[in-house]
Amino acid sequence: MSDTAFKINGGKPLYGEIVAQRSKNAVLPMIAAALIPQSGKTVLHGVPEIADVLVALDLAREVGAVVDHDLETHTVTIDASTVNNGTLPPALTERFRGSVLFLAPMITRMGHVRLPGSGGCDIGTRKIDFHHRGFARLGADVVYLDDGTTIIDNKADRLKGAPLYLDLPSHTGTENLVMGAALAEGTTIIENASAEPEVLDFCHFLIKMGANIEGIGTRRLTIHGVKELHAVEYTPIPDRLVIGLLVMSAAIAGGDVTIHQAEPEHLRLVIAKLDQMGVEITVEGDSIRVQRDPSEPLTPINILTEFYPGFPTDLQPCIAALSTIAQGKSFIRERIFENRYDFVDGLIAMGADILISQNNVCIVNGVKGLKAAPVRAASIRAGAALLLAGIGAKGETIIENGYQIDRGHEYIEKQLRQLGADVERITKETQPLLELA
Ligand SMILES: CC(=O)N[C@H]1[C@@H](OP(=O)(O)OP(=O)(O)OC[C@H]2O[C@@H](n3ccc(=O)[nH]c3=O)[C@H](O)[C@@H]2O)O[C@H](CO)[C@@H](O)[C@@H]1O
Ligand SMILES: C=C(OP(=O)(O)O)C(=O)O
Repeated sequence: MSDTAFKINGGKPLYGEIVAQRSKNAVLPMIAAALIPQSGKTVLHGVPEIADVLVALDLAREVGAVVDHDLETHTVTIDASTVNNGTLPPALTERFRGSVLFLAPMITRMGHVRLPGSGGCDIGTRKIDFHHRGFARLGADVVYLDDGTTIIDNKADRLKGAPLYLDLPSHTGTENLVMGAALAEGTTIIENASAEPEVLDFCHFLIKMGANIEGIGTRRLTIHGVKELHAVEYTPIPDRLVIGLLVMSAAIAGGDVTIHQAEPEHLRLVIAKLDQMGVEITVEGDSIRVQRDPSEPLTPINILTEFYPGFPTDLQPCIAALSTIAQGKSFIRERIFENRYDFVDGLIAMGADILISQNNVCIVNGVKGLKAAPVRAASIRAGAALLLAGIGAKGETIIENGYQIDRGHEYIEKQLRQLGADVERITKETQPLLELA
């Protein structure tokens, strides 16, 4: 058996210009929603070649859609006229969190759906009770089995609009319920909806498909149900999380890097925090330029993760990694997920001085520099944080379980090499499971 790993020879400043990939978390709900139209072809441009997208496209094929993926042009075409199966296979759903987004399209197309456990980063309990409650309020029968399977049935022709409230502004919860409400009979109001940029982009995509949604970008969405949604052509927003990683790569290694087509507005707070740390960032139109003299010390930082427009939880591991070389004590407080310090052991192996306090604050005492070490990516952003550390550390770092990095980053080694980093994808041989037993 083999596993993807990344080999980094760090400690080299980065220079150059780059256009980053488009957003995983915006394109996943679009792939799901493309299963709704009964005729026509949905065309998505700028689709990143990442593992979660490839699995989502396989799941779309599995329910009967005809999917064409042109890797050269990054274009995906989905013809959903042939969708015929509402039972989602665990071999695919358990590989990514975005599988929950197939609930709404399958209810509207098939009248029922069976979703075994969904996968994704193991960073907390990650229940989907908001989704369940929402669909029940919209008139469907929802059954949740002990093994994690969700079964939803809608006996009526359409779901029925209703007032909904989310205990937390769930990202995929909002997307799922907006999709359900878009085709429901009557009006739905979602209170405490997510305002993450990817959710806004997805709402704009649905509007292009014919949905009637008011309040986009606020915490209160009003959706007037329509009879049908049609296939459209769309390009999702740039991936602010990959852009955040590239920005911080230039910050940790030093150098002068410009990222184009970056929608800097989506990273406003991240840029402000990096500015506080002493990283020079210039925004010009849609471009972000990062400059840093690596001999100048970084200032320590306080981070509290919050729903948008707060500091994104998905960039918390990266800024924690950057803070390991700041001069002094940084405090990182993760407030969205209970188990999102899954990169800390790796950073400690690389020489970082980090303590997780009893009240779950990550306290980082800055060190002079990180050292290379063999580490393992436990999740997408844990992998990103370790990549960042490897880029900043002198010597050869190997990151195992590179699949996690590939779930969200499109050939990240090529992107970083374009900026002069020494990063390579390697294949690590692992023992066959039988021998391990
Ligand atoms: C595919 C995708 O878009 N993934 C993103 C999405 O995940 P995801 O949509 O899964 O995250 P949510 O926004 O739903 O989760 C936010 C919080 O709400 C809780 N919760 C959520 C739903 C629910 O039914 N019950 C419940 O208790 C979660 O445990 C978590 O504590 O938003 C997260 C938060 O911005 C990001 O880290 C993920 O990258
Ligand atoms: C948590 C993430 O992804 P997922 O929700 O797909 O697990 C992420 O992208 O950082």
